Amino acid sequence: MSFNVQINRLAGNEDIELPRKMSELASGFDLYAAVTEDIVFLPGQRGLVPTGLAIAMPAGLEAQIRPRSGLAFKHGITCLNTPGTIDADYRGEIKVLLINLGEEPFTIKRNERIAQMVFQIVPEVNLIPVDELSDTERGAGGFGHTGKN
Ligand SMILES: O=c1ccn([C@H]2C[C@H](O)[C@@H](COP(=O)(O)OP(=O)(O)OP(=O)(O)O)O2)c(=O)[nH]1
Ligand SMILES: [Mg+2]
Repeated sequence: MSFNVQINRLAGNEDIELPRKMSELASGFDLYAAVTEDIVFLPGQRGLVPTGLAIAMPAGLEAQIRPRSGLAFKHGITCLNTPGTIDADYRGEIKVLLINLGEEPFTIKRNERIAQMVFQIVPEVNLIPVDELSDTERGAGGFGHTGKN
């Protein structure tokens, strides 16, 4: 399946790399930081990092903003609201909500890769209010109900 998604570099961000797949079959397009100066995330600190980009995708798609595992593993940098949700009707700047869960300050420079954007199909769902639901074997069991192993 293939979709066209329009992408717009916002004014002042002509130098920002367009989101890029780093290997042929990668799921995510890496996103680049559009900070105007270096920003430092102290341990425990969170903040919105601009990407300098806005997109328009067809109805029925969403984009998810996900962490990069390398940043998470090496530095404890992750997306606080992962996966971030970009709605198909959102036309504002895509921003990445990062948090430093590591022990060291982490500096982000302009045009560094900070996260990745994965497109997903969102089915159209109609919620039907009812008084009773169908029975299942699981019923209301959850949260470890089936045991550890
Ligand atoms: O990581 C993110 C998450 C969201 N957004 C933008 C696009 C999205 O369409 C909009 C709203 O996001 P969400 O629905 O997650 O936030 P909300 O707190 O429910 O805000 P709203 O009331 O605007 O929907 O904010 C981002 O740029 N980055
Ligand atoms: Mg919302």
